[in-house]
Amino acid sequence: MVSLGTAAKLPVIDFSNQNLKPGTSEWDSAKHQVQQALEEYGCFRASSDQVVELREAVFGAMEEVFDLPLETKKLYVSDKPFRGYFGHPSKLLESMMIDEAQIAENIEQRLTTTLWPQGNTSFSKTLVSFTELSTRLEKTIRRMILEIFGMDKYVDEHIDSTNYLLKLMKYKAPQTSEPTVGAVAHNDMNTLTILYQNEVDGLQVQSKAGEWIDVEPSPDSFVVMVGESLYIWLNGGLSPAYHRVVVKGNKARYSAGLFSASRGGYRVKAPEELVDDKNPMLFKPFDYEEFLGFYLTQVAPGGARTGLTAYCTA
Ligand SMILES: O=C(O)CCC(=O)C(=O)O
Ligand SMILES: [Fe+2]
Repeated sequence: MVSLGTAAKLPVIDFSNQNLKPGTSEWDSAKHQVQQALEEYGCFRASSDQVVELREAVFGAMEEVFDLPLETKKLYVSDKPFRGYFGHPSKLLESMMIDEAQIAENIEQRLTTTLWPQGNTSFSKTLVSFTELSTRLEKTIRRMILEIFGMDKYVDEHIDSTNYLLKLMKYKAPQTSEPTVGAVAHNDMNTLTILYQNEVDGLQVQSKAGEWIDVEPSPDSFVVMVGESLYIWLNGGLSPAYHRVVVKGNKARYSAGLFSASRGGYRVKAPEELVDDKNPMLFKPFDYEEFLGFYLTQVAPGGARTGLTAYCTA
């Protein structure tokens, strides 16, 4: 049986002010809270008034898309690894991964038009608004993290080389009161992950002491997690958030995640300022798309795959 989490609570940091500007005292205060939360958990909750306004539309759109016939959903394919539709009637989790979602036309032309050839404007609009909001939040938090490490001069390059992947997820209700694994424990391998979910709980993050902390669902906040790409770029400066999803009961769990990752063709390498005799470079530079291609070819069913940190270990 899967163990239940502890009652510890993740820090909540307020990001409702859309005019939050670098250099202001409000910025510095939020940045300090981000630093403390990430050092302790690799993860925190970011509250946002704006996401509450989108809530109904986001989960309405997710129900609408996952309620489509399986044959229709399967039309959404991509030639890039891990993008497209994934789902199988025997599995709890089904997902749709949208590449370069920060470009609104990609949502409309690649996803919506494939699933609804006659069009579905409100669906596209909802996903575009959600992506805009979460992308803005991601950029703010990434800038803060780089500032924390004194790496301000890399902010533009870091952000300009980003691919924002939007992932829609549905965990079918397991119809049992036994906690059932919906997503096995893992680190995300991308840069930062920004998650938003409906009222059905299930996300757990592991504390430094190895205890699973329940991340309670909250209508006005995102969950922000450090991924392995950022950990490698910071030469080990922040640890990724190890997490899993455990569901039970008779309601489906919906979550939407914005995953920032570096674009193909861009080599991720710890900056020279973070490497010296005392802090040797921990990981070899990598191209995230090359890694994903390699990751995909490791088809040992049920077996462990070589993750990003192992791939980058000399
Ligand atoms: O559904 C969630 O809340 C988390 C999903 C997740 O961990 C992932 O897609 O990497
Ligand atoms: Fe994850």
